[in-house]
Amino acid sequence: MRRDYQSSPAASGADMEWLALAEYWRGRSLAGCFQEDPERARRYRADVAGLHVDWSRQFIDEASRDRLLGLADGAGFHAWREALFAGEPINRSEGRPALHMALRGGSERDWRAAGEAVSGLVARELEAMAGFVESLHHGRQGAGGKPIRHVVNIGIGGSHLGPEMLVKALPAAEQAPAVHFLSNVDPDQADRLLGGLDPAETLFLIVSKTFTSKETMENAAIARRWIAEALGEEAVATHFAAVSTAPDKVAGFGIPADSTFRFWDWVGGRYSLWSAAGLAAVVHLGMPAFRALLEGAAEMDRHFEQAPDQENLPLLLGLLDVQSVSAFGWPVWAVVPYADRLRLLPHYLQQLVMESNGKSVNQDGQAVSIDCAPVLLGGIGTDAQHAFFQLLHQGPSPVPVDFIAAARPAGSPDESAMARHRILLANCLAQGEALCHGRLLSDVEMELAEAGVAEEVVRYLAPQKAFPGNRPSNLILMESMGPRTLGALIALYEHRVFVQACLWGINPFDQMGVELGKQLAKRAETFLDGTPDDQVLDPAMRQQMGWLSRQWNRS
Ligand SMILES: O=P(O)(O)OC[C@H]1O[C@H](O)[C@H](O)[C@@H](O)[C@@H]1O
Repeated sequence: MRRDYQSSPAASGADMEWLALAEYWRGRSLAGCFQEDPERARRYRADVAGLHVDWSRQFIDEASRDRLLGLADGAGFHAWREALFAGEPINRSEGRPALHMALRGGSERDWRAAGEAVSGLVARELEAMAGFVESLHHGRQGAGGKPIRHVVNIGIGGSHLGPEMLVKALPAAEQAPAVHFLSNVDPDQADRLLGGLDPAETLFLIVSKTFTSKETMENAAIARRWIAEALGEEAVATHFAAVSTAPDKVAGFGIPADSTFRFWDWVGGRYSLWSAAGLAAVVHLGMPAFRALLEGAAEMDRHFEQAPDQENLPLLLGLLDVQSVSAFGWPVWAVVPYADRLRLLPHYLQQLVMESNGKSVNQDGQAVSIDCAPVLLGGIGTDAQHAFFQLLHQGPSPVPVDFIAAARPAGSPDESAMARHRILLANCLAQGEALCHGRLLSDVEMELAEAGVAEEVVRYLAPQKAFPGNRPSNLILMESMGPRTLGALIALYEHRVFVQACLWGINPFDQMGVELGKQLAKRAETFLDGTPDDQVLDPAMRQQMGWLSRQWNRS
């Protein structure tokens, strides 16, 4: 029987099922799976929206796949997915839909967020963004008549990570101004950035869903002062634009309505790069490339919504993610793009994955009874091979890995670039093979003996040189490092995260866990600004603040 999306699977005995799956795989190896089923490499792969994805090196076979799909059914996955695409308020704790698919879904579909038609709103905002970007690419002038050559995105979290990742990943459109990012309240970041810019040529884009984030508001105030001091107060209206769901707050800052871009509360911050929150990236990429990014994501959305369960990529990968955490007890997940341009992808995914699913109570407020919440580790290959891969190969516990690579390098590579790209790909493919098959102790012993190594040395050296293998990974190959495939890749991760949340019964669309630190920081700030009140502070904080005041009093 299919479950309603509003009830949680925690009470359904799902935890026993995960234990049973662990039991099913006990003592079996990935290498053995390939021997048993020579068709495996063909069976567990799919081509969707320019991505070629291979999950044959995961603990899956026909029987276990059906059990995993049964678990999805039992968790109410189908009802959840239907409610997601129907714009129902599935973010229950905040009473909101999570309809980021409408941002890339085109106006031919009647997208509705909690019943309200939104396709027209999205199309209008895209038009406004196009006009703004066009003007910047055609010499839009600052207050003093100089063309704007630098755009600074001031924002943090979802209002920063996605746009910056896209700017690093994709080439700049002709005539695009240089795009910079200011996120941290650390004064070093603003000082270093502004020190290299000319106010007359700089436009600030204040991006904040709430228009209240402390770091963003502090940096916006600094930028405003910097512009006003150099060009006069009246220049603020020309040198600032904003993106927010709170246009009244933007107006209060002095930014005119025609430089204010909107998104809506049914778009979560970490799902917002498809909206005007991605405007800095659109300035860099240009509108045609941004539309291709949206189209790639929309293709993945259609696949996720319509493909049969047995072929549904986000569903199957999401189930395997949950299996790794909940059945096998492997909470860490590594994402390693073999592409310098995707250097920031793991950072972006850390927010997507851990802010969404870093929870331990379900939608009903009950403790989740099985291990959940993946911890995402990442870095680019081959650099990461020389950093944390030691642990992936010989650490005590497997860390499932997503390897990502593009078939060819960006741009129009010459033979020399293709040759180096082949080295990159060879490394990427070899790592998955090494993790899967490992290196037997007996083979190492034989090799050492044949090399004339003394027996007592072989005894202690061989175990250190052996590799356990049997460690799962996915391989995601992109046809090219272009906007369409990147859009599909990001949407694939979004939907995987959604599938994980369905199976764990948690709400992936709120982030209550970031609040307490913010509240306490506000209180700590008042004490750091004045005299610490001994009565109120906890002993560790009192000690730490005491040390800081002694440092400050010294100079
Ligand atoms: O866009 P803003 O409202 O400024 O929010 C920026 C970020 O702040 C918060 O700390 C949330 O944890 C993030 O999900 C959000 O993306």
